[in-house]
Amino acid sequence: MASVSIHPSVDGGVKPGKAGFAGGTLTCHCKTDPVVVQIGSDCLHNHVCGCTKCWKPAGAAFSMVSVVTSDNVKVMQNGDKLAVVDAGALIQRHACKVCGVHMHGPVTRPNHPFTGLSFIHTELSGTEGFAAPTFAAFVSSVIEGGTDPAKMDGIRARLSELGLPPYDALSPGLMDYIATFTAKANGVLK
Ligand SMILES: N[C@@H](CCC(=O)N[C@@H](CS)C(=O)NCC(=O)O)C(=O)O
Ligand SMILES: [Zn+2]
Ligand SMILES: [Zn+2]
Repeated sequence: MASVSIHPSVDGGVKPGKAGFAGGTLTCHCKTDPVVVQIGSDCLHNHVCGCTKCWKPAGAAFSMVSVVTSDNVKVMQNGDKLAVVDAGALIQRHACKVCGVHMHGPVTRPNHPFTGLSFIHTELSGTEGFAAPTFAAFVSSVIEGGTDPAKMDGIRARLSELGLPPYDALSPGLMDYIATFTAKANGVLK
């Protein structure tokens, strides 16, 4: 089963983060003048994502993505190389125009449960210690990315084996958080 590749950061087993980790710098893949982004905290909700929009390293079926509050994201070097991938998307993914790596993705849409958070890829950090992924989101979406549907049983089994329970949207905890936000916004819940 280990032959099913999910993402290079988890294929050898999920590495635990370091307690009290205070952040680090993310660097794009450019050999010269890389984009450098400083993250001033540990990440939250780290997970692997099967959707077609999240950045994946070459050959990976899944992305590894997490969030920090946007005030903890600072572009330190070569920010002029960044461009927003899809201005209409909820997540404003800022990618390096040269190597294609997504460096940070703030959510700025008013009144959204994720407003004020930025999506990041902690594998771009030279320092290990960011909190480890704990679940797999948008698993069925890997089919939209070209994965053979016949491989889904094996993929879900491997994710479970790695301790990354597979979900076809976000985790139940996050789905409940979003639904609670919506119910409160609609006045259904206090
Ligand atoms: N099936 C779609 C799912 C895309 C999707 O909804 N992605 C989730 C997880 S990252 C999301 O929250 N997207 C918001 C966005 O892309 O801005 C795909 O694979 O493209
Ligand atoms: Zn780059
Ligand atoms: Zn995604």
